[in-house]
Amino acid sequence: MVLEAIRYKPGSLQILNQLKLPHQEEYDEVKNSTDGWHAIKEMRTRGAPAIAIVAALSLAVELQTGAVSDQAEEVSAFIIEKLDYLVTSRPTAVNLADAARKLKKIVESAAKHASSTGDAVKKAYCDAAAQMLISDVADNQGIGKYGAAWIEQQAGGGQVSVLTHCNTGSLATAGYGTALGVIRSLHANGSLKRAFCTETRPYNQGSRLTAFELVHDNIPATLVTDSMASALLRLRGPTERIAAIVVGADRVAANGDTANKIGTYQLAITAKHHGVKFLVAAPRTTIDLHTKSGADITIEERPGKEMTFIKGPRYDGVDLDLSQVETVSIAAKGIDVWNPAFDVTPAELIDGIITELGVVEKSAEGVFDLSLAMEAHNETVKPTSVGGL
Ligand SMILES: CSC[C@H]1O[C@H](OP(=O)(O)O)[C@H](O)[C@@H]1O
Repeated sequence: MVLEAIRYKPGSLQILNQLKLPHQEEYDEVKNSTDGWHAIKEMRTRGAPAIAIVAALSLAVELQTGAVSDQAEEVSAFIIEKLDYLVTSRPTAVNLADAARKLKKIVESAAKHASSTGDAVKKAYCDAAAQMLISDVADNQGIGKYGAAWIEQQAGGGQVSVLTHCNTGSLATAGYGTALGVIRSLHANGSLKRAFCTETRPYNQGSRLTAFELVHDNIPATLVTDSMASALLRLRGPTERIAAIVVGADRVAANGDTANKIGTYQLAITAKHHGVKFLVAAPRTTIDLHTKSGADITIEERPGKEMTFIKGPRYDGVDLDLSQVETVSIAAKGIDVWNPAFDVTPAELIDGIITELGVVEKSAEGVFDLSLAMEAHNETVKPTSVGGL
């Protein structure tokens, strides 16, 4: 059965509550943009593409089920106001702001037609929001195809082991995943020896979500601690070398600097030190040409309690008692806490940015030119083969 983080049909939106995974699969109803904002803020739904989609669909459901004016301009103003509110839920991933910008343009255009009605504007919005679910899966399958081909080409044949950080799979997107999509494609091609996933403290996207997806898909995988990941690049013998580290992204700046889950930067440094390829997998909706470099990316800081407490079912030494979920402290009371949710990996440490149209590599001068990939938004550039746009 396919993992569904987001269940949508006109008038109804449900999200898989990711704070309950991997032990409980519970869907929460999202009835409006306020529910959507809170689900994103509390990280019951998360992942750069997924938060944009849930935000957009939460407003679609509000429009489909609530009483909104039948005047085109009033509906347009209502939608714009709600999109501006939804964008405040989490600042780092560009997908949410990018989607809001595009949806606003669609709505303003629909409202401009003299004959337009409130219903026409609502329909234009809801159709565009629903399309995001479909487009994202297609993007991820392209990322998987090109990312796997690039790694296979670099490895010169045979099976490869790769390492990934955080969760970038069906639980972070509309389906298939970005970096985890590359792993799924390697596995489907018969090229994957083993996937290594890091725990990804403090939210544990790796141990709770990526491990859940890899077990669900019967993909050979090993969970490692965040600190162990770097040692893996050294410890394993030449036959078991990690061929590449593949991670997702929350925002890729115009020069290729990439904001991603905290802990990504140290992996990139270690990969460079050990001559292991370091790849960022991101749809073009995560590339932000308006942000010049990583220095301009806002890094979200999360509550300290998300670091100093852990939550889970009681373990009696033999099995889990799912009826007894406990929250326990794992830090000294009174200690100050700093909990940035992301860090920035400079472009110089990144060997390739895998998009749905191909892998963007740096020029001979060591510079990423992402504009070509972005121009393809207008489909002016046909999808490329592996090796660069
Ligand atoms: C394809 S998900 C990209 C990105 O989003 C995650 O952040 P979070 O779990 O805080 O929403 C993580 O940084 C992933 O790499």
